[in-house]
Amino acid sequence: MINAAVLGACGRMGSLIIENITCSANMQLVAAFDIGNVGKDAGEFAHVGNLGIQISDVKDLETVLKKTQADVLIDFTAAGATVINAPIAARCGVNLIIGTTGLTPEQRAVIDGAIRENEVRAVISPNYSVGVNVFFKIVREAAKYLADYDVEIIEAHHNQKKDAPSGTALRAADVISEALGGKEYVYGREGIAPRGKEIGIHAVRGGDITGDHTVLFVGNSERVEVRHMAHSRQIFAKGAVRAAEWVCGQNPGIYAMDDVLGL
Ligand SMILES: NC(=O)C1=CN([C@@H]2O[C@H](COP(=O)(O)OP(=O)(O)OC[C@H]3O[C@@H](n4cnc5c(N)ncnc54)[C@H](OP(=O)(O)O)[C@@H]3O)[C@@H](O)[C@H]2O)C=CC1
Ligand SMILES: O=C(O)C1=N[C@H](C(=O)O)C[C@H](O)C1
Repeated sequence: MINAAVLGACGRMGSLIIENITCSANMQLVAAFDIGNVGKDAGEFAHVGNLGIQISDVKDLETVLKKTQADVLIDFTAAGATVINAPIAARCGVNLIIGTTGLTPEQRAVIDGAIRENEVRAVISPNYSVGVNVFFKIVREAAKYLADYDVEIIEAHHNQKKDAPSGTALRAADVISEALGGKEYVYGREGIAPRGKEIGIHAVRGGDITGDHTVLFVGNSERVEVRHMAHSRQIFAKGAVRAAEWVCGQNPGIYAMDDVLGL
């Protein structure tokens, strides 16, 4: 049985991940952390009744991870939190599933360094859905065939999302850039802004949009659009739990979701 801990347990994703852990035959919840709601039962936020696991203060992360013998910590919080907490978990020998987006390259380097130094296992992905990881593959192929077409990426999310553009949009841009041997990115446009060879990236925020991503390859007289639309956050939560079960059986290292899915 895999002992799982969840960071951001009261959030939109953390609570759904806890719900999914309760449905897993191979995994049990041993700890739940957040910055608020300390002492409340984690099941309250996941709407699964009383689990007997109280929300712990994130300040007690090290102590509680050790005490509960957690095998894996699933973290969907915020970049400023993940850059502090992932290294603490790695130093405790706890494997990591990181879903937090908005990490700067410097924050990512700190996290990667701690994972490697402590020889734990981690999956780090801006999107744990099966569909989006297939979308990345299609986008990579399309970019190779449409190398001289203009590329624009449009993402849309709910009005509570803090980071922009989304981690998924940035990963799509990186996938295209890798396929084409390097591209500059332009974020939105205003004023006098003639188009060059860049990838344009645009963020829409409103209401309860779960997460839409569209890549446009635009030529003269035609365009190709590759689109993924999430209907529910369950796709991310199920993917994160699947990644957590998978990673515990791997060699130490940093993996992506396409490794988990064998894509
Ligand atoms: N990789 C993927 O597939 C997906 C990634 N995400 C990403 O996951 C992250 C969380 O998204 P979402 O669940 O919607 O956000 P929420 O704001 O709903 O949840 C985040 C939770 O983390 C808590 N939190 C904030 N700071 C800390 C901290 N320092 N220590 C502990 N807990 C903290 C928040 O508390 P409080 O509310 O008090 O701030 C909240 O309970 C985002 O970066 C988002 O982009 C989202 C969906 C899918
Ligand atoms: O914050 C969200 O909600 C989401 N964030 C991820 C991202 O930034 O790519 C993934 C998903 O689209 C939902």
